[in-house]
Amino acid sequence: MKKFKILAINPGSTSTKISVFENDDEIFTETIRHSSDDIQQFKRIINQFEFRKKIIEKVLDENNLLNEGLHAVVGRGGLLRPLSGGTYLIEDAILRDLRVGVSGEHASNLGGIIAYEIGKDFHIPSYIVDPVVVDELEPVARISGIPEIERKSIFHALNQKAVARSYAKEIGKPYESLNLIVVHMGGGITIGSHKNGRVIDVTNALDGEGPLSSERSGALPVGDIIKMCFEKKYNEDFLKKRMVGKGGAVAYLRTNSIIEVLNLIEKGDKKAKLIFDAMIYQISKEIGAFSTVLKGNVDTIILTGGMAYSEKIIDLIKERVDFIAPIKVYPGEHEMSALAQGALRILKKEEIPLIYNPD
Ligand SMILES: Nc1ncnc2c1ncn2[C@@H]1O[C@H](COP(=O)(O)OP(=O)(O)O)[C@@H](O)[C@H]1O
Ligand SMILES: CCCC(=O)OP(=O)(O)O
Repeated sequence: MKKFKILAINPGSTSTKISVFENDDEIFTETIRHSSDDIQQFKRIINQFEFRKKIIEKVLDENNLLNEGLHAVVGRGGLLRPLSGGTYLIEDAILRDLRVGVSGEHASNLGGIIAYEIGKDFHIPSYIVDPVVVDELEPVARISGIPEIERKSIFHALNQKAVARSYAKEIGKPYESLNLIVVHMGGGITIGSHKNGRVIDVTNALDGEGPLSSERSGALPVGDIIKMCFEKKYNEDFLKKRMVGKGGAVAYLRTNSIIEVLNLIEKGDKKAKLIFDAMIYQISKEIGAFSTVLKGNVDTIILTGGMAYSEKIIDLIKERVDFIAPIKVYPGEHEMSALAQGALRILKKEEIPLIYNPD
């Protein structure tokens, strides 16, 4: 059987993950964590292009990973216009929309752009898989409360779908037969209701919904935000950063590392404990809300993302929500293999790549 070598690139808000796969086998993986200071020196996401690309190239170079020839590069896709899940060939329309941030700014915008540039250097195709704007919301979930604003689907689509499918495979049932709540706890935290294989409602990771996280505010009281908008001491940039990048633990405790927050708590820091407790409380409260989306028929609650490595975090969430459904934990993410699998299906000609055509 022909062996395909695939480079997968995953820029997140607090990390850059790099993996190389040979067909289904992961032959290399590395996670580089970025401090809030490293990230906040850049005004726009696109300005991080050189910074992240150089890191990736250095890691590949140091590990002699470019010598034997890659067949494809695949990146975590970013804030395009809402679309269906699948593997997309990176072409001009994707690059244009990622560069301008047509649906907003997030590190995953760089996934497609860097994958394309590396692909171009090596004359191989580049793809994105299940970008953060995969949209399967039911009409009722789109209603915000005022006609000027429609709720949007912006979440950890790649990992939420990947862990849900892995779980379904593990228990020998089709994903399409299950009702799941998936909680991804990374730099951002998103909670989604998966009903028979579709994410019918989900907290928006970037527009002030859901729980506070290591670097995001989560949901805020709108009236107070309106007041802040009209106070001279704040500007648009400051307020946007308070919501994404400099909110949550960064705002209260000056760190985007939940590991560091847990260390502070160990040392007796009362403020760190309060903010951490509030994060657990808000995550659990949101799981409760999302159980009503499934009318209480929840087969399993899946906890995943970097924070799911912590037994303490898992135990505290369990204590509040295990009356709803059994809990399954997938620490970290399945994003790297999901990216590689998406590209592999194309290389093996099992699928043809989707073309992004928003116009
Ligand atoms: N062992 C751990 N215990 C608690 N938190 C962790 C652990 N490992 C990573 N984290 C936290 O998980 C978050 C990053 O998760 P990750 O899914 O890698 O994020 P992203 O891809 O959004 O950058 C950070 O806040 C990090 O501190
Ligand atoms: C943009 C939605 C996904 C998200 O927030 O990802 P990170 O947690 O990796 O920043």
